Amino acid sequence: MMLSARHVSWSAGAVPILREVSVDVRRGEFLGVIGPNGSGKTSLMALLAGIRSPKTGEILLDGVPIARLSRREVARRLAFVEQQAETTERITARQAVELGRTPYLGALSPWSAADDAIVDAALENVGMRHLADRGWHALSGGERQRLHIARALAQEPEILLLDEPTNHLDIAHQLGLLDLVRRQGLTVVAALHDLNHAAMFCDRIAILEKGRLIALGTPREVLTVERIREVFRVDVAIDHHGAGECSIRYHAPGKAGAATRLKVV
Ligand SMILES: Nc1ncnc2c1ncn2[C@@H]1O[C@H](COP(=O)(O)OP(=O)(O)OP(=O)(O)O)[C@@H](O)[C@H]1O
Repeated sequence: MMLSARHVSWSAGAVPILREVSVDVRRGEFLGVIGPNGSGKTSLMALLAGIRSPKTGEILLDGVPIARLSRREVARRLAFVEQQAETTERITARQAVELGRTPYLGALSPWSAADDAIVDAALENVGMRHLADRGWHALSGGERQRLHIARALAQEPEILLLDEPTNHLDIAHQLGLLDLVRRQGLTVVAALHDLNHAAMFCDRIAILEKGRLIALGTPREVLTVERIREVFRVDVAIDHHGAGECSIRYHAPGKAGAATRLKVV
């Protein structure tokens, strides 16, 4: 086991947000975390990344409590792309990716040609090499998102934590990015909103509801018509294909047979 949450709980003030969540992330798997808005996905990702401490329970990285490791040690093994990751400084696209090399640099290990090659490869990987010299302020939301992923790849982590990585991306780039991430052969934990993306790309899916882990298993095991209706309040039909794959068709709210309409507040 390389990354584990053991009975972690987290509260914002007196309000419990995550309750007794336990999950072992397996080496090399693509684990999706899904759940409705506010169910605790981002909070769990922040705990797994070690940037937030659980109130009770612990996060273990290869059996060692993550709180005992230095930021540098963690950053060499684990890269986190946050949902609202932002870079405000006046830097170029390439310089944003170069930041991924920070955990490896020091007085005795200055920037080298090897670092340049890693940054080039990361830019190439996300299809952004042609915009390497463009200023950050002149990039679209989708281009910035791809650079955040490139920065994380330049970090050469074993584990990639992604909070809604397909935000801002058009459909081709959404699929391309998830495919790219999967092809890296890393251990990936990704908070996802699109249930079909979760079904297509994840080895296993964890479902959060109101801060609790209510299901953990293969897409086929956890994505059932009943559970999607209970948790996400939509009616769906699920088509099963070969090799355990499935895809989800949504019924529009308000049509016959649809679940309760979403309350808009
Ligand atoms: N620092 C905070 N202070 C107060 N409440 C917080 C804080 N962080 C998160 N919350 C609350 O905790 C709940 C879970 O938030 P979280 O961002 O983890 O959910 P999520 O599943 O990622 O949601 P979304 O799908 O909308 O991104 C929400 O109700 C949110 O308002």
